[in-house]
Amino acid sequence: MIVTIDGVAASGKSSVASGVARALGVPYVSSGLLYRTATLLGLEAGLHLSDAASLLACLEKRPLRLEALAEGNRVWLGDRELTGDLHSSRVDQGVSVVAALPEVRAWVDAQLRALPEPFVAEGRDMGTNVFPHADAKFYLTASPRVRAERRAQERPEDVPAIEAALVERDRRDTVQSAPAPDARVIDTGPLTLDGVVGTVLAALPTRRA
Ligand SMILES: Nc1ncnc2c1ncn2[C@@H]1O[C@H](COP(=O)(O)OP(=O)(O)OP(=O)(O)O)[C@@H](O)[C@H]1O
Ligand SMILES: Nc1ccn([C@H]2C[C@H](O)[C@@H](COP(=O)(O)O)O2)c(=O)n1
Repeated sequence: MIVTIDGVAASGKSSVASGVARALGVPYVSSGLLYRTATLLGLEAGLHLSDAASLLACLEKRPLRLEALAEGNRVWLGDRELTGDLHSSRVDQGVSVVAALPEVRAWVDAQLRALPEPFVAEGRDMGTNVFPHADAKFYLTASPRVRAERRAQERPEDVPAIEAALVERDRRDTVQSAPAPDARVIDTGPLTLDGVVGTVLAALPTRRA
């Protein structure tokens, strides 16, 4: 069984995917972390982030491993854990450029499609492009202000600055971020996190994993 959870930036995709995965007793996988990994490695190697051939060569020769657990995803480069470095502002700023490269998208998609079922997959194009035959698809939204207010609980930045950055990320992600025609769209604005997880679980075709 594959459940896809897509949505706009900071709409709750990873939190909801983790909650749903824990309830089902299956892993969840964050596709965004793979784009972030490609960005971090490109930056560390001093590459131009739009140089797809060099980025891909760099990714393919490195011992990368995505540890997809229900509680959270971790990324390893050999014995070095990259997870903590994947949400830095330099990765935030560069990741949209990397995610726009078709070669990198194909690399990420291949990693995801190699995963054994069952799992919950979250990102932007899980239901449209990567797993069009998923058993259930969801797309999360919330206004930029609501999302910024949630993020402000985690970061020492003010709400207007976070909101402006989110609007810019939404703009850059527009091409790959759209609900699948058969996705259920959930406005998470008026809901708690548990409320969104419950809405997803209640909408699953069956509760098997
Ligand atoms: N329904 C909700 N009610 C309240 N807070 C929420 C809700 N959903 C998510 N949050 C909070 O909003 C923040 C962003 O959630 P999360 O990181 O899961 O979003 P995301 O879509 O995965 O983000 P990104 O696009 O940056 O990867 C977190 O602090 C999370 O706890
Ligand atoms: N399936 C995906 C997942 C992510 N992206 C892009 C969008 C963001 O710019 C970046 C990081 O994602 P996040 O960790 O914030 O969810 O990767 C994408 O294009 N497709």
